Amino acid sequence: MHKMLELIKKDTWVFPYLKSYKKLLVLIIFLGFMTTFSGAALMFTSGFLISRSAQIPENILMVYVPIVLTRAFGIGRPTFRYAERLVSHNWVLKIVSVFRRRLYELVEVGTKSVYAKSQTGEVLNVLDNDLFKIENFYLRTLFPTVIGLVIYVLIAIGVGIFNWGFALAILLILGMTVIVAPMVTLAVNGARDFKQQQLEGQLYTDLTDSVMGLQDWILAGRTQELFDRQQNDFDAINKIKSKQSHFNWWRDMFGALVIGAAAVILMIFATRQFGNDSFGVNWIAAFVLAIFPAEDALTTISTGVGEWPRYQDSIQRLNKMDAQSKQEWQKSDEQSTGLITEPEIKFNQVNFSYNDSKLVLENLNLTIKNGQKLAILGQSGAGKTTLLKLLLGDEYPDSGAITINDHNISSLQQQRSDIISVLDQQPHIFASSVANNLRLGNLKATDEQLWDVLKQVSLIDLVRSLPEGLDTPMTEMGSRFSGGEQQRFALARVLLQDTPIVVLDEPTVALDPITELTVLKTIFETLSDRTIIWVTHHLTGIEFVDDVIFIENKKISMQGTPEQLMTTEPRFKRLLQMDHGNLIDI
Ligand SMILES: Nc1ncnc2c1ncn2[C@@H]1O[C@H](COP(=O)(O)OP(=O)(O)OP(=O)(O)O)[C@@H](O)[C@H]1O
Repeated sequence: MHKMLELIKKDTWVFPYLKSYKKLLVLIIFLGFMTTFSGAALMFTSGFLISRSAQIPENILMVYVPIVLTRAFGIGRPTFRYAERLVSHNWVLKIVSVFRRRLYELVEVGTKSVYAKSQTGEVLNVLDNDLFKIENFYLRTLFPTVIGLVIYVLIAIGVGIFNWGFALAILLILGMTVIVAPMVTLAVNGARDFKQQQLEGQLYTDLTDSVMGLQDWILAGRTQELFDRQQNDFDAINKIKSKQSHFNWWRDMFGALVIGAAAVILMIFATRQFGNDSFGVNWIAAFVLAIFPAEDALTTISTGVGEWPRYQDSIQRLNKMDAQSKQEWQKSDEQSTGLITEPEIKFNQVNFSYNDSKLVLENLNLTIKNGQKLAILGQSGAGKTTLLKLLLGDEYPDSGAITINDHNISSLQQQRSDIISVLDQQPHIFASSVANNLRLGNLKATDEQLWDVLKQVSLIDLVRSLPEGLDTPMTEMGSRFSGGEQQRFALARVLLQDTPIVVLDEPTVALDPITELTVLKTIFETLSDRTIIWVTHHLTGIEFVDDVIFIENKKISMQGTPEQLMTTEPRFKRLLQMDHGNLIDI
């Protein structure tokens, strides 16, 4: 109990959202109550009607009114139930859409810390399974419990209007199913349920790991061991499930007996209260029958509360991941000194290897000044892309530091998209309008700004000629546009993003030589005031940069302006001559 209260107090994922869409919440409780009320009223009027019909009616109105009411409540019950389901799902879907966005941002911003501290399967579990469970927490535990409690109190008040002694008796007997049974369920089944959730979570994580490392299992000839492991987990889960369903059967049986006992109490109460005259006896059946529809609302409290442990695990995991991501945010907040507009990038004694295998970069020192245009050359596998990954903070050095204006890259992850944009080999075009594709660079960009960047990248005439201009749909991968045009769209997006550093990862590799040169020209002209770091295999367009570095044998083997290298490095001169107008890899 203490743990539960502690979790509720610290939770930032589930309970704070109960303050959102309050009117809808009240409506859910009201509709839930009306569903049970209509069911009880249906039985009440039917009970009265059956009894009354057994007597000789003085006039038709004596049975006509109960008939109309029976029909009204009969229609009311499914209608209210349907409306309650509709409204509660609507509320939950609204909240879950907020969750999904929040979770996306959490994983996106805290990528490094979240992935470093959690396994892939654990992250997938949160993204998929946990959100689904929280949906269920609202729908299966929270709402039914509140509605059940409201009904419990109203039944006692209803009887209390006539006789407080019986109201107390009803309160006590129904309390067995409303309060005692949920507590016992929590105590007996709670630990089992929690264990089951943990096992399922672990299974999810293990399965993901196994699938990702399937090749290794097969190569090591240990597939049977892999199957056995999963099978053991399944067996353990099934064992717990079977014990739980056994317990639930007994608990539901107990719930039914409690309702039976409540019916007996109500019968005694109604007989005492109304059994003295020939008309009054009609109320006996009415009161007794009315309790049965309440059974559903009252017994679901046990089911709902008993499921709490399975949600507890998910809520804990979400909050834990939130905390990890927040640490990352705080780290970046503490160390950041506002927006970086004039960046100076430094690689200081950087050593890097993938998974502790051989070094890809060794003692790398490099300074890139604000506004500098730097080309990075090197043979395939030399480590050019690795250098970019380190700069972006997608990989961390084994030792040494990478800083922008003395701030470590790892502390700038939250602001990364404000500082660095990337133009890579395959421009990402989505199946949406031209405007939406461009606005991925800046969601707030006005149409005027869009036309402005389109002009800069020489696409203005093309977009004007499209049937719906900016609203023209683009197909996935932009198939209606040429490779050069797609890169220009991507460049327009980068211009809208307006970052001081732009990383070019062979953006023109797929283009023909003439288009390549014109696209490169546009890139360097439009981004003339930015720091550009360009990874390339070709020397086409090398004249646009201020400096060139060659990466070879884990180090920078040549460095200088293109003109300097032409005179001091015969190899560079030879490569340039070979590449002159041709596509020859270095
Ligand atoms: N995720 C990874 N895990 C393990 N090793 C990797 C990983 N990515 C790259 N490598 C290795 O690191 C070295 C440098 O790779 P990198 O991609 O940086 O080279 P590159 O110069 O960009 O090559 P290319 O020009 O072919 O793209 C290579 O030996 C490569 O096999």
